[in-house]
Amino acid sequence: MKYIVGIGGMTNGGKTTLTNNLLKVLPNCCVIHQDDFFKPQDQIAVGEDGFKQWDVLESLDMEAMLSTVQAWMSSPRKFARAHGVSVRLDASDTHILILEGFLLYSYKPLVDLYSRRYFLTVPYEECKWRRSKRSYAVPDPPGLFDGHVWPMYQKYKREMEANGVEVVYLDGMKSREELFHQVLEDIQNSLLNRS
Ligand SMILES: Nc1ncnc2c1ncn2[C@@H]1O[C@H](COP(=O)(O)OP(=O)(O)O)[C@@H](O)[C@H]1O
Ligand SMILES: O=C(O)c1ccc[n+]([C@@H]2O[C@H](COP(=O)([O-])O)[C@@H](O)[C@H]2O)c1
Ligand SMILES: [Mg+2]
Repeated sequence: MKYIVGIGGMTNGGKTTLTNNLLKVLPNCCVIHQDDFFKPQDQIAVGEDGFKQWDVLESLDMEAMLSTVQAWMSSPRKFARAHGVSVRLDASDTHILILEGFLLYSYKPLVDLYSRRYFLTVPYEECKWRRSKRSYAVPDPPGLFDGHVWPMYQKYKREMEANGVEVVYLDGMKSREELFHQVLEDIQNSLLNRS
């Protein structure tokens, strides 16, 4: 069985942290990080607001991300080996792929491929505070959060909801451990229901 899990939601909701924790325990589990598909800086448009438009779908090479997902789908075993993931021979033939990123459910060709879509959120103040502590490959210029990051988050979330995309909301204010156990249990139950 092939099982694709989305760990999506807002920037600094805790997606990468949760994903790394799940990867340690889920058998035959590969990961694809959406952040690895940002286009080079010189291809990022500058908006009328003067900000580089990093937080829009067009700043990501989603075709390349989709091809990578398709490579996993056509042979999870081969994909795992190529990415240094050990395949347990004793495990039932279940292969899991985690897609992790902030715009997972806004790209049409991917949206129906998920078995389960999680969506992490924290309140605005917490998000802004966590973001101010982060250092990205391209540092945020002053005003980027309120001028670009937050409005784009709201826009894509509104669209996702208007399109009726079904997600499981996760409260990113819970502890790392609580989130890990909640999602692990939910994935295990969902896998049992499918087998
Ligand atoms: N459950 C949590 N509670 C408090 N802080 C968290 C939690 N999960 C992650 N963090 C912290 O928040 C920041 C963003 O986490 P990260 O996993 O990189 O988020 P994302 O990938 O969604 O941007 C990091 O400093 C991380 O240590
Ligand atoms: O990774 C990069 O090259 C990169 C370059 C510029 C900006 N980012 C930011 O990365 C954010 C998404 O990653 P994350 O972990 O915060 O969800 C997004 O809000 C972008 O503004 C990321
Ligand atoms: Mg991240």
